[in-house]
Order: sequence, then structure tokens, then C-alpha cells
Amino acid sequence: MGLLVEGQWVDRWYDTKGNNGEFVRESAKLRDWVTPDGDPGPEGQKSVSAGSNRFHLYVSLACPWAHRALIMRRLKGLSELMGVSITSPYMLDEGWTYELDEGSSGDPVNGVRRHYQLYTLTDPHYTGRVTVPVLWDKKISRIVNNESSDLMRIFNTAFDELTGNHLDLYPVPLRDEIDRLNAEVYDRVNNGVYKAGFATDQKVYETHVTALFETLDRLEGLLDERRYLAGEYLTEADIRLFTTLVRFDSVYYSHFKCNLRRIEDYPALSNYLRELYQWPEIAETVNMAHIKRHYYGSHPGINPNAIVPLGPELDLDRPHDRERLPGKGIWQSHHD
Ligand SMILES: N[C@@H](CCC(=O)N[C@@H](CS)C(=O)NCC(=O)O)C(=O)O
Repeated sequence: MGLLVEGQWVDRWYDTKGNNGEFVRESAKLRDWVTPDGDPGPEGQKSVSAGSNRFHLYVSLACPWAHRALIMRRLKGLSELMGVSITSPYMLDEGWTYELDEGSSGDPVNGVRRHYQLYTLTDPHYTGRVTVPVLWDKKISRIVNNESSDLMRIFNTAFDELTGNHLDLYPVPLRDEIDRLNAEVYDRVNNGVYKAGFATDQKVYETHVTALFETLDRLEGLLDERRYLAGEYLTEADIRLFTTLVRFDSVYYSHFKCNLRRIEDYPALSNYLRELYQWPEIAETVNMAHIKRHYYGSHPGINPNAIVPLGPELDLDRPHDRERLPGKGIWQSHHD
């Protein structure tokens, strides 16, 4: 685990001491956009134009942030026009790698063995953390964007004319509600499990676990009444929650000590998790072996012997009861 300083790899764990025992996630730095014709992004971001076979997605199947992008790629029908490289599940001294014998797909586009090389190819003096997911532009040979929440929005619209897929996971009438949900779920659930798991101070850990379960309790109430987080439509807010829920009982409960309750103990949340998992496009993006090998095998400070627990025995294919609530699937944008 490490980061780049002026283009040089430095092997270093997160500095929680400088933050009173708190894990602070660094903001992603490569934030350009993709639009159908290269016009600026929704907030004026510098953009490149969409193209068939122009982009390549680098992910870890273990990583919940990369997982969001992978699900969007699949739901938006981008699999044919955008290839994927999968890292080794282990993130150790050299960060993410493309070691074939550890279960990586390798990197047919750039032939790199270390994920950080994609960053130094983009900027030889790059300084910052080296994260997945990454969207690579094959035309200008650089990373376009390394922030999963941006990639979800880019995939939601940029390629619609090429694919004819007009599913909309961020529909205009639901945006305020989605933004509100995202803010809470990001801070207290998606990032909350990391803040609990990487805390090196008892009080800091307790604060984050408490906040996490307060929000899970609240979401349990919400999902008892709503089919999906924002109502009748499945939106990006659901995808963002799903990638944490699907890792919860196998990893976060034990490895990150988020163990007040399991997702299995929540009737609505566990049924909701199973419904989402049973969407075929979603199920095919879930790789529990990579997930478990990554977390239990990449954090020697938390699990020094890297033993991967055998359990729990989960059956996400068993029936769910979500049909009791009205649902309309994914919103469809109308095009003339
Ligand atoms: N803001 C980023 C965060 C991604 C992220 O932190 N990914 C983790 C893997 S789950 C990573 O690559 N961490 C490497 C590091 O922090 O050095 C996003 O959502 O895309």
C-alpha cells in the first residue's frame, strides 16, 4: 500500500496518527469528463468525446467504488464498446497490480504490471493516492477520470447515442432525493465502514460504527416502505448502497468490526440486497472470492496472518419479498 510522490512510488500505509486515529480519504484528482461530442461536462469540466472502443476501464473486483462503475457499465450496455482490466485481489507493497497468477486479467491495453504506472503514464510527476477505478482514454493515452461517482454519471449518459440505451439512473425529477441519499450513504455507510475499520483509536471507531448503524436502521425503515431508495425506480443511489451491502456480512462485519448487526438481521435490507443481487446484470459483477481475498489479505495491520475466513454461508439467490412493494425498474429517458 502506498502512493506516488512526484511520480515515485512510496510504500506507506494511511497516516491515521496525523489525524487523531482517523482515516481520511483523499479526494480523487483526475476529474475530466466524457460527453457525446466533447462539450464541457455538467459542471463545465474539460471533456473528451465518446467513442466506440476509445475507453478502457481498470477495476478491482474487490473494491466497492470500482464495483459501482462496473455495474453501470453493464446496466448501460457498454460492455461491447469498453474493455475492462481486473487487478489482482491483493493490494500490498506495490499497490494494485496486474499479476496474472493472482487472478488478474492482465492489462492488454498498456501492458503495465503495476496500477500506478497508469498514473505516471498520465503524469510523470503525479502526486497522490493510486486508486481504482480508472477510466483510460486510448486515443490520447491518459487517465480521464479516477472518481467512481463521476464515472457512474458519465456512463449514465455519454454513450447513449452509440448504444441506443436510454436507461437513466439519475433522472431529473429524482435528483434532489438521490443527492440527499448519496450524501448520507457515502459518509456513514460506504465510507463509514472504512472509517470504522481503519480507525486506530477506540473512540473514533465507536463514533463511526454508531453512525453507520444509525443510518442502516433508518434505511431499514425506508426500505420497508419503498421498493428502492428513491421510490419506485432503481437509481444510482441503490447501486451505491448495494456495493457496500453485498460485502457487509462477509467482510465489514468481521474484518472492519462493524458488528452490531448483520445485514441478514435486517428484514428489509436483506431482502432488498437479494433483489438487487438477483438482477443478472448485477450478479455477474459480484466476485466474492476476490472480495474476501482482498480485504483479509491486504491489510496486515488488521489481519497479520492474512487468514481468509471460510464463512459466513450466505445464499443471496434465495427468494426475496420485494414484490410486495410497487416498482418500475430503471427510468427510461425519452428520445425523439
Ligand atoms: N474516490 C475514489 C476512491 C476509490 C478508492 O479509494 N479505491 C480504493 C480501493 S477500494 C483504492 O484504490 N485505494 C488505494 C489507496 O487508497 O491507496 C472513488 O470512489 O473512485
